[in-house]
Amino acid sequence: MATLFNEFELSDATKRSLEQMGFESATAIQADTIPVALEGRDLIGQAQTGTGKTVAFAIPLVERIDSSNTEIGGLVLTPTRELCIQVAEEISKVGRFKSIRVLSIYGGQDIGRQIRALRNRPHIIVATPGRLIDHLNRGTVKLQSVQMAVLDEADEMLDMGFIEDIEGILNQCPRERQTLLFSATMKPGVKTLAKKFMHDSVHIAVKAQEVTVPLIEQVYYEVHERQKLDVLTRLLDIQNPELAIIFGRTKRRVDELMGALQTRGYLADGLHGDMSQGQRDAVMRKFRDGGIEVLVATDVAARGLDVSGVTHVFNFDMPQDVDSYVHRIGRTGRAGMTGLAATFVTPREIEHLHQIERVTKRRIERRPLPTVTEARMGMQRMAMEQLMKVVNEDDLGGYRIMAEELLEEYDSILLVSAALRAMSKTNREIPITLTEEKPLRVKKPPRFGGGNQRRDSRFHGYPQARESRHYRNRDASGRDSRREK
Ligand SMILES: Nc1ncnc2c1ncn2[C@@H]1O[C@H](COP(=O)(O)OP(=O)(O)OP(=O)(O)O)[C@@H](O)[C@H]1O
Ligand SMILES: [Mg+2]
Repeated sequence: MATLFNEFELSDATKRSLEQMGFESATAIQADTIPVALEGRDLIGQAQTGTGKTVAFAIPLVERIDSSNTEIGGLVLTPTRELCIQVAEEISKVGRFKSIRVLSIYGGQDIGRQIRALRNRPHIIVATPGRLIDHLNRGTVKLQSVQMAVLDEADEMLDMGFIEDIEGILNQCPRERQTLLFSATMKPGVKTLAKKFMHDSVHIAVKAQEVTVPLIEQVYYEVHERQKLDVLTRLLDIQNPELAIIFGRTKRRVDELMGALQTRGYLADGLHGDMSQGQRDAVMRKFRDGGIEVLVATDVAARGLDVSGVTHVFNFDMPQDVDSYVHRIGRTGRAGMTGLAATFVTPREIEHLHQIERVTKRRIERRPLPTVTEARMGMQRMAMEQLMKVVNEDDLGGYRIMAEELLEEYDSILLVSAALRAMSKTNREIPITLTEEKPLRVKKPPRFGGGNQRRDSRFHGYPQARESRHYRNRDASGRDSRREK
């Protein structure tokens, strides 16, 4: 039985916000965690991608923060800038009728502007760790009044690349604060680590048959590296996604693939950690508004992003590990919608695919490679749909005379065929060669306990913190590093 939000002990203001957001009944993770969090308990909340974990922590935050306090009462940490912005917006919506001020603080944005915004005394800040540490070092953010701290994508945040930053940040919050951790994936090591930051916490995991969302159809294509681009564009033409995200392994790959797709006539753009924040913001805005249909991205877009209308996820390159697979494909099939996730697997990577199947306990079906003929037919169908839309919606009065003239001279079938041909894209078969990516290595680097990725604490002063982050952002392999992406 679904739990209605009205059944929770929430303020009228929050109930009103939820109503305005169009939410009536709570999702399972919301129903299970909100009452516990409202009691003030620490908790780890785990549920599949796209099941409303943000609102599960936004409600307790908004309800429990003392909004008469002029200091920061709520802190949320996220691994990426785009997620930081998105989460801040969602919390703002939930806190709207309580007049809760929420501020996002992330790298790449003018720090002076953030400092000015901080003077408005936000009740809650949502931050990426790197930029928050800059503010802590400058004394422009103080965490001594934080009542509640949330780690979104907790397993990622407590993974090696972030752990010291997180520890440093949480140590500046009062010990008696409430701490909430959320993610779709949670390794046992993370839970042990998390105990350090939490008091008597409860682990609430929504029982599910699978780690991945059943509404996502999962398929794979066995391809050679050099076939990938043609297979992708054929699939795009056949499946005609409303919005698609295509994951590439490196920044170079993303740039090249984006260029190739644009050359072949797709509305595509890219997202990765070497782009300026202005570019990143513009791309995300266009993607959310439907100004682009295909977003090509590194794993920077793998976690948390919620863009409605994403019908397809393509793993152009295999994800680095199983968790990355789960999060990447979880960009579709959200909030009860269906989606398709297609993974390209080179012959040498097939074992990785089986590993994903074993861990997720879900079979990924092999699909035959699409042919040129199927792609052409797909494109023709698209052209026909476009034509039918014009037939049904547009006022064609001004075209009639010319149409009649043409029909006197030519056969009608010939004319319609020519119209379809003119509307079909001709640039799909432009030959393009992408730089080859090496297949995924079988050996995985250890994710915990290794010494060589540790580094000096960044609580020494601003210039050093800044320099070291710059270095870490540029992973030699061209992958977006685990640092604030
Ligand atoms: N109770 C609800 N009823 C209907 N829609 C909801 C409800 N709660 C959240 N949603 C919507 O569901 C979508 C997914 O939510 P959200 O981004 O919080 O998922 P998530 O569990 O955090 O996923 P991920 O693991 O990918 O971060 C959002 O668009 C959100 O607005
Ligand atoms: Mg989320």
